[in-house]
Amino acid sequence: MSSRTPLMAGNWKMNLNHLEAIAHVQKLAFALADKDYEACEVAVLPPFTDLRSVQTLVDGDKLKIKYGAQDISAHDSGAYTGEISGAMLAKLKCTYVAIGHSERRQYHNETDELVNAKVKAAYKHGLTPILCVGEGLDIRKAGNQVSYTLAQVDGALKDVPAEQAESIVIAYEPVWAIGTGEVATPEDAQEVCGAIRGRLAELYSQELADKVRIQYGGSVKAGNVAAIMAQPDVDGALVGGAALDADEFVKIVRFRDQ
Ligand SMILES: O=C(CO)COP(=O)(O)O
Repeated sequence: MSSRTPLMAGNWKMNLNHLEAIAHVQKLAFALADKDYEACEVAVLPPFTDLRSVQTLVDGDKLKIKYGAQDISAHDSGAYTGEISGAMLAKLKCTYVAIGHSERRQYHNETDELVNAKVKAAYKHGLTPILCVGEGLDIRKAGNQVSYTLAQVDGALKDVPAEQAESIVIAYEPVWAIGTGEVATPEDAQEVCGAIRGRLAELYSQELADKVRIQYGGSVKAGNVAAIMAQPDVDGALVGGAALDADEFVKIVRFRDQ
C-alpha cells in the first residue's frame, strides 16, 4: 500500500431499492467512525433510483460517506430514452461514476469508444470516473491480461488531458474473478495494477501516475482484502457482493484490522 488514500467503494449493482438503501447507509454511518474516514475514503454506488434518497440522507446527517452512480450517458440531454446524464448526477451531488464495468461491456456491448465518451462526459460535469478494466478468462489463460487491460486504459483515456486524468480512479476487475468467489492472488492484482500505473506514466507523467488510485475488484471480502491491499500498486477495492452486507463492508473498510 502507498501514501495514496485508499478508496473502498461498494458497487451495489442492481440490488437494494431506495428504502433498503437508506437503511443500509444508516447502518454504515452508525458503524463507521471518524478514524475510519481518516484512514480511507468510503463510497457507495447505488442504483440510479436510490441516489436521491442517499443524497438526502448524506446531506441531512452530514455523513462523510461519498456516493456515485454505476453508469452515465455519453450525451448531455435529449432524446435518449432510459439514459441518465452527467448533469443529472452532478445535481444529485454524486462524487463518482463507474464507467465501463465489465457487466456493461458484456451485456450492453459497451466499446472502448463509448467508454471514452462516457469518461469525457463525467469530467464535463465534474464527476470523478471509476474506470473499470480487466480481462476475461480466455485472455488470462493465454497470458495476455496485461496487454488486454492496458489497451482498455488507452481507449478510455484517448484525448483526456492530464488535468482531468490525474483525478481518475481505475478499477482492475478481472472478469473471471467477479461474483465467482475466485479471487485473483495478490500477485495477480499487483501485476496488472502495476502495469496500469506504468502506462499512466507513459501516457502522462510519473507524477500523475503516482497520484492515481488503482483499485482491485473481484470477490473481495473481509478475509482477503488485507493481502490485496498490501500490494504497492493497489489503492482500494471495488466491492460487489460483499458490499451488500453492511457489517462485511465495514470490515473491508477496516482492512488494516483484518
Ligand atoms: O464487479 C465487482 C465490483 O464492481 C466485483 O463484484 P464481486 O465483489 O461480487 O465479485
